Amino acid sequence: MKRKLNEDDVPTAVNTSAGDHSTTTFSALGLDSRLLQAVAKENFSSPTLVQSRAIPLALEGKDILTRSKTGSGKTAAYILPILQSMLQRKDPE
Ligand SMILES: Nc1ncnc2c1ncn2[C@@H]1O[C@H](COP(=O)(O)OP(=O)(O)OP(=O)(O)O)[C@@H](O)[C@H]1O
Repeated sequence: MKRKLNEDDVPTAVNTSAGDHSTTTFSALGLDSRLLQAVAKENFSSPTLVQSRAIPLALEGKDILTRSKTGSGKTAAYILPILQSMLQRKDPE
């Protein structure tokens, strides 16, 4: 289960279960095209579960506390939204 703090600093849960194997694509997560290119260059064909759940929330600016197995892709789950934020500050639309 993932938890985040709302505006009142109260954690709210985003439910996921071990049996949840819903798939999506990196482009559906709302990532910048430059990050999509980088992901493709790494041969990441699709996001892992933690990435598909965490990245959209992080791109909305939410704070996330998540837990998933080692090697499940948590690093990219938090780095990609950070990089997107940096790109948007550097190159605002
Ligand atoms: N969507 C993806 N598709 C394929 N490989 C991926 C994907 N996301 C991450 N990887 C690769 O999976 C490996 C493990 O990812 P990572 O180290 O981010 O996991 P982690 O959950 O942060 O692990 P730890 O808990 O040990 O910190 C890395 O080699 C990474 O490049």
